[in-house]
Amino acid sequence: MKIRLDSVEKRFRSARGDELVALSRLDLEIGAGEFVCLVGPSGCGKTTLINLMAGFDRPTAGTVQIDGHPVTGPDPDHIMIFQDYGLYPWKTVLGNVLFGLQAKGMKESEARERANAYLDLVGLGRFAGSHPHELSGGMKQRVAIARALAMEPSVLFMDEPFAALDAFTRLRLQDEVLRLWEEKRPTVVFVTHDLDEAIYLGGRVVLMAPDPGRVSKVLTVDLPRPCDRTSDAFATYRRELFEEFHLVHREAAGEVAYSI
Ligand SMILES: Nc1ncnc2c1ncn2[C@@H]1O[C@H](COP(=O)(O)OP(=O)(O)OP(=O)(O)O)[C@@H](O)[C@H]1O
Repeated sequence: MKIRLDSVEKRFRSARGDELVALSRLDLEIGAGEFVCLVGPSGCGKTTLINLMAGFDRPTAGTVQIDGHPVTGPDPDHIMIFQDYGLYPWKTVLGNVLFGLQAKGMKESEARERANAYLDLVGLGRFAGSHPHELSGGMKQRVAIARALAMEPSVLFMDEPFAALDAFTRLRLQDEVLRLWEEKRPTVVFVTHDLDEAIYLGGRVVLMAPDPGRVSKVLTVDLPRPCDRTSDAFATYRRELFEEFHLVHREAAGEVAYSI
């Protein structure tokens, strides 16, 4: 078992001193090489949960383990990709991808070879000498993906990585991420607001509910991937997830239903 959360609780204290339960007694197991998507209404604790798994924060109670070891801080083998790309603007595209490899102490020639190979993999080999400001949002996110994958991490955390992108780029990058996942098989935890994206990418979709943040439902998506978004099977999963999502919303809004 790759990632395991047992009775995880996370409390925050607001500026006014009130205590907020962001996550309550949450149990979850994610297998090695799985692709799991986290969805749920705003404020249900998705980012809090992924931050705990990535070691950016510690639970108030309960345990978070990866490969049987408690997570006590960030690990170079467990990499996070953020929505805002996090590229160094003063470095070239190649320089951005090289940075982590050099920091790891990899031999220069080997690092360059690997960085170029990953840039080719995301279709940006020709832009190795460009700077981030010369690229579109989708291209920047592909650099961030190449940079993360070049480290060949065993776990990849992605927090709404495509949220800022247009629909067309988003669909393309979904296919790219799936292809790269099939090739390298890292364990992927992917936060999204987009239920279709979650079904398309995730072998399992974890639906969370707020107040307090918890797992409301885990849906196993048994489709060959990449799957056909227009198929009846996809529509069936979609209906099931949307129905659950409405239930969670209704609960969160005090029994008042509204559409998304
Ligand atoms: N550092 C913090 N201090 C105080 N409260 C926090 C902190 N981080 C998160 N929270 C609170 O914890 C709850 C969960 O936040 P979180 O960002 O994990 O939700 P989310 O599901 O990722 O939301 P969104 O979909 O809007 O990004 C929210 O009520 C938020 O206000």
